[in-house]
Amino acid sequence: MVTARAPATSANLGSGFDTFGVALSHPADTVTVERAAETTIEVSGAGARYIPTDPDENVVGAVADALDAPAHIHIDKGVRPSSGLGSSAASAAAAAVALNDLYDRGYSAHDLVPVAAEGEAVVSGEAHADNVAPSLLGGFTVVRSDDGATSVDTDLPLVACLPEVVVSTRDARRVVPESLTMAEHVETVGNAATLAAGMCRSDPELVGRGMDDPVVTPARAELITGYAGVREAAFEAGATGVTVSGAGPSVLAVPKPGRRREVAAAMVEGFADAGVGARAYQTEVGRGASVL
Ligand SMILES: Nc1ncnc2c1ncn2[C@@H]1O[C@H](COP(=O)(O)OP(=O)(O)O)[C@@H](O)[C@H]1O
Ligand SMILES: N[C@@H](CCOP(=O)(O)O)C(=O)O
Repeated sequence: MVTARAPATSANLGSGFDTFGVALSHPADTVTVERAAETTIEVSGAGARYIPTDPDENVVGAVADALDAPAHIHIDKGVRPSSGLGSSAASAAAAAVALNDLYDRGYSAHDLVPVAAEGEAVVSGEAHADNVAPSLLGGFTVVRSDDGATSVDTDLPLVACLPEVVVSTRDARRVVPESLTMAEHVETVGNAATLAAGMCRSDPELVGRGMDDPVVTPARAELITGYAGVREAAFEAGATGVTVSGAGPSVLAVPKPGRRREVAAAMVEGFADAGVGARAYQTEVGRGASVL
């Protein structure tokens, strides 16, 4: 029997749509695997009743297939599904690490990125890796379709505020604009480069400034009740940048040093003002998946 833990993640970070991601130090999923003739799945924890146990519909089933590693798989969800915090990716990453160890496959964390991404194809229709890469590698990650993932360790406090509403990644991809103007392209590249430089320097001011995105985030913010008020409240409480986490509904903020608690409280209150319950994770950029 092998148990692995894989962290929640926040993809996009505004300017890095389908490219950037960070691992959060918490919450996380825990997956336990035991050799079996056929894959079977059991789920407990946050939102477990909404998660299919059929291996054809659960991300971990696709991971077991990709590694040719049938197992009885128990998933303990710490990351609520449809949260914008890489819930399905956390299960896929933890299963990939656990099954790699159980069957002595010898793959590196980098090798496991496309394997875990196969799981993502089950839920979103595409094998996108911007959540599984940070969940496996930790830190700040950049994925490109043609050459895998690059990761950078960084020291950065974060607040991820999860409202009691559901936005599925599949639905949120439908509102992404199909084109952008040259001015929007120039602004986005400038912001993304600023953010990446900020990550390399563990500089919350630069990272926050680089999170602005004129294209995808405004369209997705419409799907999140209370987003504008939450964003404003977070800035007033000391955030350097605020954006939609992944496809939403979570909202991610980078607090100035010493302001994390205040930013978290302001975001929860911002959602409350819009009549939406929410919880805020006071977290930071963390490590990737590991066997426990
Ligand atoms: N192991 C899993 N963990 C979480 N969600 C899963 C899992 N397997 C399949 N799903 C399905 O994936 C969807 C949630 O994935 P997604 O929208 O990507 O969430 P998130 O925004 O948190 O990444 C739900 O429909 C859920 O039923
Ligand atoms: N790049 C994807 C990321 C989805 O992240 P999730 O945590 O909401 O699954 C997108 O923006 O669609």
